[in-house]
Amino acid sequence: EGPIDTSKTPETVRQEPYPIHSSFEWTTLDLESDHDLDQLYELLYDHYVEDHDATFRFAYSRNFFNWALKPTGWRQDWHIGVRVKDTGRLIAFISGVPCDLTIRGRDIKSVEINFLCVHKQLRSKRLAPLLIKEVTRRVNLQNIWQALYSSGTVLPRPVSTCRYGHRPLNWSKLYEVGFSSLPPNETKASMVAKTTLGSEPKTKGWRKMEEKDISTVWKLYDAWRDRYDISQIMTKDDIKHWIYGGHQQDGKVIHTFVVEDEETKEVTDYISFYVLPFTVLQNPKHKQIGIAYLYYYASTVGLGKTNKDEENQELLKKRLKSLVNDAMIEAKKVDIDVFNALSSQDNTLFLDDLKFGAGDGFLNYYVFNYRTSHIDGGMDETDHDFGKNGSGVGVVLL
Ligand SMILES: Cc1c(C(=O)c2nccn2C)oc2cccc(OCCCNCc3cccnc3)c12
Repeated sequence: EGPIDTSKTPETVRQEPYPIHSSFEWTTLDLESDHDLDQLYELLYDHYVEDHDATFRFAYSRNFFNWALKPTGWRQDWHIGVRVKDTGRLIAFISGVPCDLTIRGRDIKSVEINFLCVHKQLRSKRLAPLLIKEVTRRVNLQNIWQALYSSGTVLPRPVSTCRYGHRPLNWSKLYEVGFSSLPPNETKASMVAKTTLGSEPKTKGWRKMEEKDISTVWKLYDAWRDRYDISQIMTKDDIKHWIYGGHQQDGKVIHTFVVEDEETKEVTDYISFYVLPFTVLQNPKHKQIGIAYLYYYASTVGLGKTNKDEENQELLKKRLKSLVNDAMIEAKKVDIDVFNALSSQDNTLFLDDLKFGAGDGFLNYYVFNYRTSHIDGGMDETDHDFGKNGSGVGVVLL
């Protein structure tokens, strides 16, 4: 296990951008400017990833880009665009953000590559491979030689593969947009009844995360990640950015809750989700579906015991069911229609019991220029259904 190509240094890296078709030009987006943020928003809103039968398209918000693309240590020259020379129109984008990893005990300086997007009318002009080469070059110039990325499509050698899970919170709307279907021997009323949750969280001591919780949540996060074969190293500043997310309320992207022990006033657990809607393409009644994605969580119940002994797993399973159930109740309050989670982390401990349906999608994880043996993605080897005892994947990609 380890880096594959260790021969290069920043001095041996090409110093100028790769050549590009004469009608296009490289550009660096300034995401501190509303104009550039708007152009990025428009490009991805119309041209980013859709589901396989083009019913839905990701609808990343401006707030989402400010969260996803400006973490601690972000670099403007890693927000790479391609413009049409004559018009200045943005027609392609790719991003890199710092993301140091631990893979089976080895710490690796790395970046996370995301938001690769090419305008629909300019596909198959080899722009995507060129964008990947250019962001690799600019990352290598900073003496970083590994990169983490995910894809729904299969490319050479994923380090892990996880299964999509979906928990309907607004079943009738999901039915109307064609995402949920009516199982045999069920009625709409019975499906709504089956998927309705309580109106208020039940976990004792449950409350929203506040700025004062950052260092406790950081300790929980840092101890918890030892459970996994791959995880992201986070400083307290990273926790403040990725998990606390600031006090903004309208159009809030990251929602995090903590559990405060009533006697000791200690924070013993936290759980978070991020909001990323889908545009519904061609539906007379609904324009968007609200989607929340399970993000990071940790509990002192399972903390530090990386051995996953039977009795501890049972305790943790019970705890996680309570935390995720309450997180979904909070998600429903902010108009989420479906709560998504992968078979990663310790999610398979609760996906079935909390009525997550296994989706027809898989998410493949890749680490560029790093050889590692396969990491358990929480799926059952034979039928690819949700496994039974957690996974080795501790990193959540947006
Ligand atoms: C995408 C996605 C979907 C859906 O497509 C979906 N949900 C409701 C309706 N649909 C069609 O369902 C998931 C469940 C868990 C994690 C997920 O994604 C994990 C994070 C995705 N990262 C970005 C990305 C984009 C495209 C391909 N791969 C990754 C997803």
